Amino acid sequence: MTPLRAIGWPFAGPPTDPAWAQAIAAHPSARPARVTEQHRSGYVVAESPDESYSPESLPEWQRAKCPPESRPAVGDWVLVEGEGKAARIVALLPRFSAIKRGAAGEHYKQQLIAANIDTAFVVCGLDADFNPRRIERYLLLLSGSGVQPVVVLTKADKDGADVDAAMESLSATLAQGVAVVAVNAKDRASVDALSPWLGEGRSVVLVGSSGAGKSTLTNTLLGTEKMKTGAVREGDDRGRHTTTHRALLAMPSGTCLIDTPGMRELKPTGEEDVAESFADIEAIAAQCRFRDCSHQREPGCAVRAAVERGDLDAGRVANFLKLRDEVAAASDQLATRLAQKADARVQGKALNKRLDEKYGKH
Ligand SMILES: Nc1nc2c(ncn2[C@@H]2O[C@H](COP(=O)(O)OP(=O)(O)OP(=O)(O)O)[C@@H](O)[C@H]2O)c(=O)[nH]1
Ligand SMILES: [Zn+2]
Repeated sequence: MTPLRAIGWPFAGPPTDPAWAQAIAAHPSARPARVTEQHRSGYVVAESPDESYSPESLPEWQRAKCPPESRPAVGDWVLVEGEGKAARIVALLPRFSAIKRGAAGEHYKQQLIAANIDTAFVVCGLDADFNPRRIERYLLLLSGSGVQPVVVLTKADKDGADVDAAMESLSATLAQGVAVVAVNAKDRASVDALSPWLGEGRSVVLVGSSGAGKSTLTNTLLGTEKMKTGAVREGDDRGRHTTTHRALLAMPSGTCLIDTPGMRELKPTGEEDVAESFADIEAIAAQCRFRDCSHQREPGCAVRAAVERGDLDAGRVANFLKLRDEVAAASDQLATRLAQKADARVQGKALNKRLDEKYGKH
């Protein structure tokens, strides 16, 4: 396996994707590298699992006006020219998947957390950490990203871990075709159950709350102690936050594991398709008396009736309503932000026109 392949290069031979082949042909003296870190001042890239460096980046990526999706993120492939201090990124290769999240603040923004990921292991412990609602939230955030989600339930070996009950509470998720695998993250043989998603040249991320077992699983998958695991605080089973950097880790299976702390905060971007993520509920909602039924108090609500019959899980429905509102709010913010931007552009143009009229074209 080539060093590039070990960090997730998606092709066994020459690039079969025409857009990639074209970009590479346009820069004959450049070589591919993968972004491992993104900083305010620039990027760190790698061409092998063991070495990384900071090439000069394209000046347009530093501009505030540059939309976040147009600049590289962790996991992106770029083309680099020159060696040592003269190394510079000359192009960003097209991405085939992108995990985004909404970042609230004074200005609404979207953040690109990771690019070119094949599989996201949504890690959740079968202990006090177990929360189907949080899993649904992760799945919604991953919907439309191009990344395949796989739910990994850790701590299956622990006393009190009830795999059957967990599977039952995730039945709607399973029915959507999402794989759910229960493992002991400390045990090599048990973690082998994840091998269908660990082929050569593939890239995976682990997401999940603190203490879920991400570092433990990472160490077992790598066969080494690359990640420090959090010491569990007395009483609450939650590990400390020990993941401090972003990195590409090459696994013996030939899969590249991308460590991104960015998935801790789970804010929707406003672009998620709630109807698709909760297709089971949407299908029943088609039978509500009112087309715009909010499934709260309306008469003839098929969703509430299904909950009463036991056909729909009340917790899942409540989570659907909550996430639907969150996505709608984020989507409004996104629309406002885009309108403001368009407005600023129009005003800028109008001002230039007035100045041109007053002082003549220069
Ligand atoms: N018995 C058992 N313990 C586990 C398993 N997975 C994780 N643990 C324990 O749970 C604790 C937390 O695991 P970590 O791997 O540190 O969790 P994390 O998700 O990396 O946490 P952060 O680094 O805070 O995000 C550690 O004490 C692990 O040993 C498992 O499958 N079985
Ligand atoms: Zn309804």
